[in-house]
Amino acid sequence: SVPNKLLTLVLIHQNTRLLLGMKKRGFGVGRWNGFGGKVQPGETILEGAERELLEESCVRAPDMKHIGRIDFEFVGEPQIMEVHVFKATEFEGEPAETEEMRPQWFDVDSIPFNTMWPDDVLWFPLMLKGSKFKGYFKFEGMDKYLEYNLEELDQS
Ligand SMILES: CCc1c(NC)nc(N)nc1N1CCCCC1
Repeated sequence: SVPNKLLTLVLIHQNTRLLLGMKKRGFGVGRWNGFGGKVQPGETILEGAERELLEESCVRAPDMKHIGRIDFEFVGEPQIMEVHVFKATEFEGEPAETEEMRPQWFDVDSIPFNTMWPDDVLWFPLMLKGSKFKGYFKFEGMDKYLEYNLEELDQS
């Protein structure tokens, strides 16, 4: 009976490199992740993704495409976190550190999964190969999921 919490996550994937940010404070602090956050009232999910990317990394990515949705349940919390994942290949500006994030490029073969959210190792391969996907994870605390499902969606 509680509406989902809308969130965004933007990955910039250029050839063999992926832009991630080290979260410096708040939810997910100390983990590498894409750029994103809450969708604000009055903005679309895409506008929220664009805004968060700019705020957190100082770059714009006009070609970002919606590639997936992952719903996260946390045991004991009624509100599902509905994360809309976007991917871009081109960007404008120079990635720069902000109060929220310290950006860094990673080779796609050396993604630091051991300092990321534990779900990432499961769906990043789908993101990297250009699939569209839908997922669900039930987390107990910040470090463990009890169950999940992930499905690749038909592009046709
Ligand atoms: C929902 C938490 C989460 C998560 N697993 C639990 N995994 C990744 N990669 N990102 C997450 N978000 C991305 C949106 C902003 C909040 C953190």
